[in-house]
Amino acid sequence: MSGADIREFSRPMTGPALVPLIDAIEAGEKPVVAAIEGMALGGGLELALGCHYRIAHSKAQLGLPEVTLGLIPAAGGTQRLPRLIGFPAALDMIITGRRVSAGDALKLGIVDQVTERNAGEVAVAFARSVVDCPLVSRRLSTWPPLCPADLDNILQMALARAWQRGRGALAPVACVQAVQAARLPYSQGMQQEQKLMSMLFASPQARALQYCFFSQRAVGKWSMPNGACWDNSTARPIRKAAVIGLGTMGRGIAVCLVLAGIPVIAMETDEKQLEAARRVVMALLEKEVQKLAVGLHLGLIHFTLEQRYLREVDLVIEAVFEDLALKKQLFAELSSVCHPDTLLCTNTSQLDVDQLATATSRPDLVVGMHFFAPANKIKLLEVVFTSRSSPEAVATAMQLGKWLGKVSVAVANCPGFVGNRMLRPYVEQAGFLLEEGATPEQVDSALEHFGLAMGVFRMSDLSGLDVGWRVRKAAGLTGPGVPQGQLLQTQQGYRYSPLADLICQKGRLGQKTGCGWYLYEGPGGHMARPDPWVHAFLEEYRRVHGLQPRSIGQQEVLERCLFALINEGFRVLEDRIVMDPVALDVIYVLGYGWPAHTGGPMYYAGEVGLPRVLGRLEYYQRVHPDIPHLRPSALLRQLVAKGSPPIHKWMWHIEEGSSRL
Ligand SMILES: CCCCCCCC(=O)CC(=O)SCCNC(=O)CCNC(=O)[C@H](O)C(C)(C)COP(=O)(O)OP(=O)(O)OC[C@H]1O[C@@H](n2cnc3c(N)ncnc32)[C@H](O)[C@@H]1OP(=O)(O)O
Ligand SMILES: NC(=O)C1=CN([C@@H]2O[C@H](COP(=O)(O)OP(=O)(O)OC[C@H]3O[C@@H](n4cnc5c(N)ncnc54)[C@H](O)[C@@H]3O)[C@@H](O)[C@H]2O)C=CC1
Repeated sequence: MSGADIREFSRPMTGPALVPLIDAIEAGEKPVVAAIEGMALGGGLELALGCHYRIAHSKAQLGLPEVTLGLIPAAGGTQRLPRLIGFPAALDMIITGRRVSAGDALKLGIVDQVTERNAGEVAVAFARSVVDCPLVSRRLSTWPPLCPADLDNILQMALARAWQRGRGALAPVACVQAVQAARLPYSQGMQQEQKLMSMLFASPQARALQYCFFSQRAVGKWSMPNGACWDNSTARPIRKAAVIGLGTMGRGIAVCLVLAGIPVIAMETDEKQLEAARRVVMALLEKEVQKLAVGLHLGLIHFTLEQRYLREVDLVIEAVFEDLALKKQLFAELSSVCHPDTLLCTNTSQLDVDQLATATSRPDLVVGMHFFAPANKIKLLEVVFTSRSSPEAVATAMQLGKWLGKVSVAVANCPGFVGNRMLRPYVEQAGFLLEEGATPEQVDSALEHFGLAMGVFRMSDLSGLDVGWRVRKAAGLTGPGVPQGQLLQTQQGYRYSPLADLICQKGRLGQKTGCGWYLYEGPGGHMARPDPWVHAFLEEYRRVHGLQPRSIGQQEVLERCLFALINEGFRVLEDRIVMDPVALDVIYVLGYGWPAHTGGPMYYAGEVGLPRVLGRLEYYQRVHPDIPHLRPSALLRQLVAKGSPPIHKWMWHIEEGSSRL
């Protein structure tokens, strides 16, 4: 039982209320044994906690995921669980919403017995064995709370953790407050639980998080402009895969494949690189084995320099340097080495997948599988299809992503695909704000206050500033031979901020060099500190270019960065790079640390109000006519003209045939 039907939350609810039902079961004179198979989540676990005993199958999973939907467990979960397993363990489960295995549930004391057999049959036998035992001590609501001496401290720390993890989300904080009420007699605690739930139930955050839940499932029902879609395309089985290039990304991808039980051929260019990769990959795998407490066949991965092993694989994922010529050459080689049916996938973050496809003998079997760093942790996968990708190839990549535990989103090929394409105007605005008077920490703090996991400059330092520098050089925006613009700097006719290039020229590439937009403890450090050198550098830059610095407020930072990103999102929709705006929200929430409690950038635009987004873009465009990314997209204008329809109707307003494919 996985809890409430979430779709009901936006409709008037019918049927008996859960709390009196659970109370009645608990108060009954007949012993009730919960037999748990599969899932006991949310209301499902709360019902089980109202039973007198709990027997779980070894494969069962238990949890209270309400917080991920913007809610708290409100059928007694916040009152019974701390009484059963103590405050610290209950707080952990309720604030994170994480699921625990039956084995862990036994250790925690949530279940009385774990079985490999049919849980129902075992529960019946168990019930017979306890039929004469008194039930008084089995009713959790009557248990006195297990208050340790340092409970105040535990609650304080939990509250701090909830604020920090939540990044503005209300539900984690409400979870702590509800659990805190478990120190009170049960009936008073329940009143507090109900009060907090009523506050959250109709909140915009809960609606946004529930939208995220359904969006992450909706993207599985992918379609392509040619009519191919998830229910008319068949995925191929992947019995063996290869990863070529075992750098930052390739290592993480190899780990994902092995954890999913897929044998992997892992390839590098030379023995030294191969050895370095082997050490890291094996260490990561061993850590996972310990964490998951599962048996994993570490022999599933074969490290090699020899291409002949590629003959046996069903799918290759290429993750070599971001260099089109190198990748094209490799794809041409793969065409002759691999079996003619082998799928050839690239992890490129922005190169033209169509061009790579043309370098092969099987363009229909070429797709992008764009993982996000760290690939073994981030749950997002962009599956990039070209005009020639076969439905079977797309279906296989989508299915493989799901098998690896990712949420896969099918997107058409275009520069930067979806995520990185929308990121460009956002990063660009941040650079302009520095020119106009802001500091990196002011910009980042506004964005982090909004709820982004990391501000733009901290994020750039983490990924490495040379990544974007290389892209800008390849695009002819900077580098030797490119004429430097006048005031304000311009390139290719538009405003261009060279600040990031200048920082790179100083050898400041971010965390890896110990400094970038911030200062770190040393190369590879993580603690970002404001850097007086950067402040002086910015002041000097403004002085040289005659820029009068002005004070820039939080609102302007948010509007310019976020609305520019959203505006590009509308352009992505116009170009039909995806078939549904929910895809953009899923990509941003799962791949870019966008706060889930705002639904994602496009949902957020709807909540702010499309006329407001349009109005502010028009305003900033008047002030900065040389920044094309601030020019409102045609789709945004059209939607506002049509009265700002809800997000699920946006695509109706795009003309048929506007697809870029
Ligand atoms: C003052 C008012 C007081 C109200 C008190 C109410 C108190 C409560 O009772 C509170 C609650 O329980 S809130 C609900 C808590 N439960 C959850 O969050 C579980 C959500 N579901 C899952 O984790 C996975 O779907 C699950 C693990 C279950 C299955 O995963 P799979 O990967 O096998 O399958 P999915 O692709 O995720 O799902 C299959 C289809 O089922 C839909 N769905 C799943 N859970 C749902 C749920 N709880 N409600 C509605 N629809 C749900 C899912 O959308 C998908 O649908 P389709 O895409 O159409 O196939
Ligand atoms: N680093 C990131 O955050 C992300 C990178 N990507 C993409 O993933 C790809 C790889 O990026 P990183 O892992 O960051 O690069 P990296 O520089 O860390 O690793 C590349 C690896 O490929 C190896 N290599 C080069 N040529 C090879 C060949 N012919 N055969 C076998 N191995 C070869 C190199 O020895 C190196 O170990 C790039 O296309 C990049 O754009 C995609 C998403 C995120």
